[in-house]
Amino acid sequence: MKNMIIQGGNRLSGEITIGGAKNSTVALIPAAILADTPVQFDTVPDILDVHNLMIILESMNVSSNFKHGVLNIDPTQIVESELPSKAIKSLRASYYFMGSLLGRFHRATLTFPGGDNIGPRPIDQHIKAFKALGAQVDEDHGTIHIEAPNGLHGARIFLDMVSVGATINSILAAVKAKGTTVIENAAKEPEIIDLATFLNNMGAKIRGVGTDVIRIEGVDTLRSTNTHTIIPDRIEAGTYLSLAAAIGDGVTLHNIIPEHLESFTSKMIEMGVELQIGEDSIFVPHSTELQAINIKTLPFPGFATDLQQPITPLLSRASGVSVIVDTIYPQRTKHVKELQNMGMNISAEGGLIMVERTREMHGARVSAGEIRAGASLMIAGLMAQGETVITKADNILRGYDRIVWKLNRLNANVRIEDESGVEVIE
Ligand SMILES: CC(=O)N[C@H]1[C@@H](OP(=O)(O)OP(=O)(O)OC[C@H]2O[C@@H](n3ccc(=O)[nH]c3=O)[C@H](O)[C@@H]2O)O[C@H](CO)[C@@H](O)[C@@H]1O
Ligand SMILES: C=C(OP(=O)(O)O)C(=O)O
Repeated sequence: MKNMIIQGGNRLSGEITIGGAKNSTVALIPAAILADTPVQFDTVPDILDVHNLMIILESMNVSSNFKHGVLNIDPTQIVESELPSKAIKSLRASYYFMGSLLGRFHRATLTFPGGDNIGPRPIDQHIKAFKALGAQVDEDHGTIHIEAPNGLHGARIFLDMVSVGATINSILAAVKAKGTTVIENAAKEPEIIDLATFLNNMGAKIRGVGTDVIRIEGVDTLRSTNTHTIIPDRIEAGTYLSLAAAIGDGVTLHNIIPEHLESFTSKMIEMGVELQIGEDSIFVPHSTELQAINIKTLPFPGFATDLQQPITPLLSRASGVSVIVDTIYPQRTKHVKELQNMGMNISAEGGLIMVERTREMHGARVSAGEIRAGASLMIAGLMAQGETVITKADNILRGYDRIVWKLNRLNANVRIEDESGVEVIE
């Protein structure tokens, strides 16, 4: 595991461009194996999750190459094979191969996925969907076997809770199933729309994405004829918005879809940050007087759970007590103890996270328990006086595109070192 070393206290300014969305990319790559032609993606973020997904593709004889943000995948020589469990466990989204392998071969065998340790993350709704489409599912010592010996057929799938992963896996399994599938109580995240756009451009018939009822007419073949440009990462954008408001003297973010960020930017505006929101960019001015706010995380279009931690360092600059309730992952509090070690007035109790104004934080050795906990420590480290060492920084590198380069462009002083202290160029 690598360490991120931050010399804090620099004021940040300048411009950066947001990369393609991690949560789209990690669904699009498994979806690519449903195609009967090579596929191409651009604005692909350079993140660990992408490199691990490429390792999984390789194990199935699916060649891929990734250069300057363009990812080419050729699934035409795909073979069924045992998937590498280390790569599968390195990220959450490896579970999308359940849906896509099922769609392609009518069977899939995978170990349980990994990903962020943010409390219980069951996959009962994914399994319910596969069963509704005609598959048998068995679990054996952490390995899941899914098989549809008579093929997949369209079905009505009612999700008990709004789940991004179960909605995407249902789409992946149903897109080539015989007949009509209706997914009810579907998630509405923009990344799901991005996936459906990619599949529909290859001939899929998916309607209603972005609403809570999705209808899919199964098709026999999917063929790509153009490059798919991945939507901008709203969580990466929110992270930079928070750090720019917390420690910036004027930062412009490019490649933004402001509509995807409304729940977040409206909270920043409520705090008193005078954001200038353009068509596809946002300027964050230097902010002085900030007010405490209350946040409740919800499925899209509500406030994203993935942004409750990155906004925390900004809340520590506001007068009053801000209160966060994470209804999606109530145990997502790995950052709290670490931020306390840096001197932040933050506590977690009874499902509430409370943040009070903190006049000064100091550098410390802290640990990134998961990606967004890591993002909050990174922002706090940029604000703090002295040196912060974030261990387990691989969790940050899982999902932040060229993070060191982007931060240093804004006048930060950040580097990544391996465990023996040798600088690693990301
Ligand atoms: C790769 C990816 O896109 N990850 C995102 C995705 O994760 P992920 O797809 O895993 O999250 P879900 O939307 O499925 O989870 C939402 C809630 O439903 C519960 N649940 C989910 C499925 C299931 O079968 N049973 C069940 O009980 C979960 O425990 C959680 O409380 O959405 C989360 C919620 O926006 C984000 O934090 C993650 O960044
Ligand atoms: C929880 C997250 O990711 P994953 O689902 O990939 O673990 C996240 O991106 O904040």
